[in-house]
Amino acid sequence: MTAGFSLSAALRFDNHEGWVRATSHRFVQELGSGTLDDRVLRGYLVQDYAFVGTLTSLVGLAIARAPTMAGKRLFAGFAAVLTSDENTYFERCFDSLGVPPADRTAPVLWSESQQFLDLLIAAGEGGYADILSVLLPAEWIYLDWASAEAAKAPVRFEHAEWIHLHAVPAFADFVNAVAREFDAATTLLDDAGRQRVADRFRAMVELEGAFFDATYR
Ligand SMILES: Cc1ncc(CN)c(N)n1
Repeated sequence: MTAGFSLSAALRFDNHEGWVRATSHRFVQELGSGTLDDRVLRGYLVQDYAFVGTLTSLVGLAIARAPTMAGKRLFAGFAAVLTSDENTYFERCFDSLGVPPADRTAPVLWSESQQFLDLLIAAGEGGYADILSVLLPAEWIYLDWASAEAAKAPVRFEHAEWIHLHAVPAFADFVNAVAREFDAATTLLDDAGRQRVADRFRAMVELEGAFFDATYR
């Protein structure tokens, strides 16, 4: 692990290759340019809605496990966004793309989506640091690619709003605060615990790229 950095910065550095693969993926570039094929977007949204459902449950566990009221407030605020603006975005996209009810609530999951859910659920069985070790890279990667695409302002709401939701200053503040929570929580871990959170972080970064790849299958 890289010495002299916070653990969050060191893990991002150590996962540079996977990070760049995910944050500069063809998928996010086509979202930004507004050229993303509807078939690709539809598949992504159906799968990602299952991811976001499980993510929201994990955020509930983060509220439960956060040792301070500030941490609980941080994740309560995020849970509110996920269940309001973000949820509404998915519902409006499903309507505009003609996604039937079964695909919204019980889709056949891709293996990458199932791996995501397994990773989130396993992290939720650990402590606060384990939960943050998957939440942090998931949200940080989205902040990075969305910030890079934000200036492009594609015309359709299906493209523009997904970028906007992850590029607004409030989301950047949230990700920075999660990194601070993660760095504080991981100082309490022994070597095995630090290795475990590093492994979860890496698995998450790798899956983000693999998930974007899968949308083009
Ligand atoms: C796969 C994935 N990773 C992260 C995010 C951002 N919440 C998301 N919606 N989907």
